[in-house]
Amino acid sequence: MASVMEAFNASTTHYPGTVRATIATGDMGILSRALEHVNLLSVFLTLFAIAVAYDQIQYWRLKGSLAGQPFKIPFLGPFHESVKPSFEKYYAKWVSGNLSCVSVFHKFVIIASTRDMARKVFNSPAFVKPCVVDVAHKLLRPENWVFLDGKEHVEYRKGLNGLFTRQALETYLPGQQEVYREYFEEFLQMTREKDGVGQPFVYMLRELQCAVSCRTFVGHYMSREGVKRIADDYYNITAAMELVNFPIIIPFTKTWYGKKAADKVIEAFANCAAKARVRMRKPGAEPECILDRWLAHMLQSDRHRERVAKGEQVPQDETPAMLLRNFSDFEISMTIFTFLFASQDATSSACSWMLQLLADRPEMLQKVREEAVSIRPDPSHEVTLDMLENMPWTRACVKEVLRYRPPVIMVPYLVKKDFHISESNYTARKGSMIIPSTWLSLHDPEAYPSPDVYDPERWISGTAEEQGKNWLVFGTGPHYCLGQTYAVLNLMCFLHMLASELEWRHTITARSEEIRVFATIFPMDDLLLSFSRRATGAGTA
Ligand code: HEM
Repeated sequence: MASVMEAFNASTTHYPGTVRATIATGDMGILSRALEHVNLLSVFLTLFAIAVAYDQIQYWRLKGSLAGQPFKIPFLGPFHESVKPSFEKYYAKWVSGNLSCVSVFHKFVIIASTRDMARKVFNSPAFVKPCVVDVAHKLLRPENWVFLDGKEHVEYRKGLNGLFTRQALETYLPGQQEVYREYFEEFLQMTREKDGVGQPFVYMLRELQCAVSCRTFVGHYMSREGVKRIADDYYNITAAMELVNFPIIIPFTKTWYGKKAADKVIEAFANCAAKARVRMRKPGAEPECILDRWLAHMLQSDRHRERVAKGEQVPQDETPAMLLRNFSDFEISMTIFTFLFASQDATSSACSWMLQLLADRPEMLQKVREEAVSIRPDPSHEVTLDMLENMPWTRACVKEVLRYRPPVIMVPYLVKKDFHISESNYTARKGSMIIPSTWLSLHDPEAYPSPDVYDPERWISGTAEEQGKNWLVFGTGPHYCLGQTYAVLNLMCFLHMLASELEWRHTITARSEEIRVFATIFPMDDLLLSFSRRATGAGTA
């Protein structure tokens, strides 16, 4: 009491103002005495404790009944797991419940693991849209078409369908074969340099697939050195994607290098688009790559519009199937970049497992060779689409690789409005990330008996072809993979040519069957391979 009076007196002495002011300063006195016992550290600790409690309560609120850790590591969540992702940890999550959850930084993540839950997410465009990971917006640019939604997305995608028709895919094949033949020489050279000892090949296969993609997408508008630079840079782009949900780009980190690499790739593709625009305007220019084909569509659309503007009655059979607007070099480049982005890791993963699985199963590889000889007895002849379409065993081997080791194990989506998932009576809140996983669906013993056995025969005499609902390798719904037919044909073409022209040996290690997650999945030991030219002459299996 005395101290209150002292404070009161002191304040009246110094500030003889109104009674109200006096009382206020009296309060200040109490406060300042109270504050004498408070130091900055305790303020900080109190605020920190409040923030931790808020973070935790928020986690519980969003988690509801979902499987997941009962407590969240404050703020970060299991961020360390995205720095060094482990397949076993992902697998444990998938089997922990139809829906499970995790919270990383500010992001609440729901994992939809079973076939039906995954399909539910893929097929609910009214509630979810693809979001890749936070950093993807920065690398691909937020205005990129892959982030479009609803009608806008459907319209944009329609304009791209023409780049993946049967007729279009046929014209890309010669370029792909050219690249494969060049790289087969490199495989042999690499083996010679190491005296025939198996070398880690996943990096070489990544480079190969980058070169094949670049040839398919931008043809000869990019030099071999340019392709090599992109292949090298691309590693940084994939590495940047690992830091799932890291909110900012810090200089000299993986995301920073990734962003720089992405900018360079976009610039390089824009230069190619400018060159293609000039070439495709020349009379009689035939499309050889995706860029050419897209620009040809645009030019056709332009010509059609001009005719209509002049008042001409254009006959139906001269009207383009779809009228495209004119896209700028930069817009074209961003879209081509999404093709590379979507294909590079997935195709490299599939082709790594394919070489491992078939090298370890010579009787299956032998059947690929027998089929190759029966369809294309002279390996110096060009591979045509017709030929590929008549190789059921080669196709079965490829499809089984994709099932047994699906390259894309998770497809992140963003919840754009509260999404009640009635099957589990759970409501995913707007702003959460929801990730359908493909693994369990593709290893479902009801759809694919003995799912952990690599068995291409299931695609020939078994029922694998009938399991459309489980076949989530390429997703489903409005965002299903645009390049799926191309991807399967490309892998078939590679396997067919490699089996026809080269022998390869796999050095099996204790870690060959283990899975390393690097955006997609790869053999943990990086796939030790050696190559030699086939001793048998042309036309022999
Ligand atoms: C083995 C190789 C491949 C696999 C396993 C794969 C898988 C996938 C998956 C799972 C999705 C997400 C689908 C969804 O959300 O429903 C996707 C989307 C996409 N893929 Fe592929 N993909 C492969 C190769 C390719 C290739 C070669 C291209 C292009 C040439 C490509 C272009 C795309 C595009 C553009 C999308 C986004 C489509 C959209 O949002 O509308 N993919 N892919």
